Amino acid sequence: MGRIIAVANQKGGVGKTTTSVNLSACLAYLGKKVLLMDTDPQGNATSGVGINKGDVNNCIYDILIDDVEAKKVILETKVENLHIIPATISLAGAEIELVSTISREVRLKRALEEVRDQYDFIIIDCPPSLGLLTINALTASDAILIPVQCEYYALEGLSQLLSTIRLVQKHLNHDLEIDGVLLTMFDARTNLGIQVIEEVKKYFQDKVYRTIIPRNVRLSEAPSHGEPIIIYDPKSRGAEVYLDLAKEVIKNV
Ligand SMILES: Nc1ncnc2c1ncn2[C@@H]1O[C@H](COP(=O)(O)OP(=O)(O)OP(=O)(O)O)[C@@H](O)[C@H]1O
Repeated sequence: MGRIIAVANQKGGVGKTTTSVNLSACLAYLGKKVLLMDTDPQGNATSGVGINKGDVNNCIYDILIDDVEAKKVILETKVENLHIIPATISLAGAEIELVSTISREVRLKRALEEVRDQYDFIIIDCPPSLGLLTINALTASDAILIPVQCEYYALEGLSQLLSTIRLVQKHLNHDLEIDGVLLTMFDARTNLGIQVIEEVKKYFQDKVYRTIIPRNVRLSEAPSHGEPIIIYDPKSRGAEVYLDLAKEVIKNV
């Protein structure tokens, strides 16, 4: 049965989508069968693997709100072994519509049950909020990967995220664990980055991945070409580090 990992942090721009896309593609490159699920209405993970959002008929919205079966929404990508459940802007209304829906927190979990056996990993790219979309992702997942950007105020908001995780563990998903905290956009030229690493390690101890994602221009260019880094520039530092992360994630299973 596939391991489901939610990539979540309610803070915007910390590297959730970059990590979801590139970790998924690197796991697939290493021979794992992977389903990437985009639950962010911005749909950047969807376009990041080369899907034109304008061509998408059904998206995650239809699974959550209209009970469409997950297998009818899954698309292939240009990466071998990597499938995606896409998101489009229609998802923006889902948070509000979910409020009055029966079993609103467990809809994603139930939808994934029927496809889970077909994958080794299901990676969920969460939106930058702690609303019902993220709660659905955490309820459906075995583990959470928390990207933390190496910048001033890095730890700000994490206590809110941790208390949401505790609430989900208590009421909706007892087995949810932290797969790891991922330090992103590290810049070796500044002391600040090193201070943030120390602070995060002090707080999360052995839960911090050994792999640290540096700032890398190729990583920021790849989405505009609709390609994960392992295809866009397989020799880049960005591809190297996301492959290292994929190996750590496999080892954690
Ligand atoms: N390691 C990196 N090196 C350089 N640029 C990066 C790196 N990681 C992410 N970026 C860039 O930083 C921006 C924010 O990253 P990303 O979209 O992955 O964050 P996010 O947490 O998913 O954002 P949101 O909260 O809006 O969904 C993007 O423009 C992305 O290309």
